[in-house]
Amino acid sequence: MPAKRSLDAFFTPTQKKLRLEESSKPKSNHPTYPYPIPELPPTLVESLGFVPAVDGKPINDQPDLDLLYYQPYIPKDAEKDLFHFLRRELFFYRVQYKIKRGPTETNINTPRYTTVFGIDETSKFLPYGSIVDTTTNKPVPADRYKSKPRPIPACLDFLRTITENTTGYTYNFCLVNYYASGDDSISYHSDDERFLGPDPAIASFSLGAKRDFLMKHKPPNPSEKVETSQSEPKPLKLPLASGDMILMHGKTQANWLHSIPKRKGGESGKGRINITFRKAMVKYGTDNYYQYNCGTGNPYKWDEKEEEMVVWDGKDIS
Ligand SMILES: O=C(O)CCC(=O)C(=O)O
Ligand SMILES: [Fe+2]
Repeated sequence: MPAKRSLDAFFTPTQKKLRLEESSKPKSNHPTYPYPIPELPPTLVESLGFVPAVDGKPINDQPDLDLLYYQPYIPKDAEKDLFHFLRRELFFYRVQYKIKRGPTETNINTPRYTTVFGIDETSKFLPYGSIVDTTTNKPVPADRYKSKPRPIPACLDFLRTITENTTGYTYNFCLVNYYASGDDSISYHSDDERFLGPDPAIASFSLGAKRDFLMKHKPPNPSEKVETSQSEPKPLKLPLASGDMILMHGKTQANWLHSIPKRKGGESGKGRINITFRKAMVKYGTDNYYQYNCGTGNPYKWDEKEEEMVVWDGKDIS
């Protein structure tokens, strides 16, 4: 002990000691990550052993609609901690891209933070993070993918495993959205890309601020429009709360659109995380997901002091 250190200082943990404790926490790492992502704390793992908190309620009383709504899925004692853990530890992107319709090019600013992990069924990660072809088990050529795929970190992989057990489906992708406020949104779309295969199952988690999830039937194809006795499909509004999970499966994606509209009032001043698990069947799915959810910009990280996402400058990571 240095001669001048006071007794007080002796009992106060030093900066060095804190750093050491921090660095000894188990973390997931990969060359594609801007920084390592801690594993879930044991208390959270324990609470997540009790999922689903309640049974899913089927919503299938409308044409082509097949939902299971868990209200909630994440136990009440875990939902807040999981939200704060993921917001603090994950990195996100604010993706910009151009779309071309005929001669006009439009710049799109994705109105939320996004990130993605996973790889399609034609490849798989080995435990140390290298990628092999699923059928040959041989390393994939370096140029197989446009962006380097990222393995699902342990904290999200744990959630994936419990979700697979509950829903009976398997998933190879994890997409994460962060809506910083009521100004962030996702417009009407369906997750019906061909690379997901027919009738894809999508498990979608909500954490943090309550936001409305709107659903409406796709407009009928004029050539298919026939008079039937079936009643007109009615739009739906599900008030997704922290810890809720909604499984969309069957004919849902082929026939229904969903969105999280911008909102004012309510919990619009607070952030919300959405996590979806999906299964991409072919290489194009991997290219597409990284292009639109990571892009080419800098990562953002949650700043506990500023209470906002800030561009991560590669420093000051404990
Ligand atoms: O935030 C949500 O609940 C929905 C997100 C969504 O639809 C998507 O990422 O495809
Ligand atoms: Fe979606």
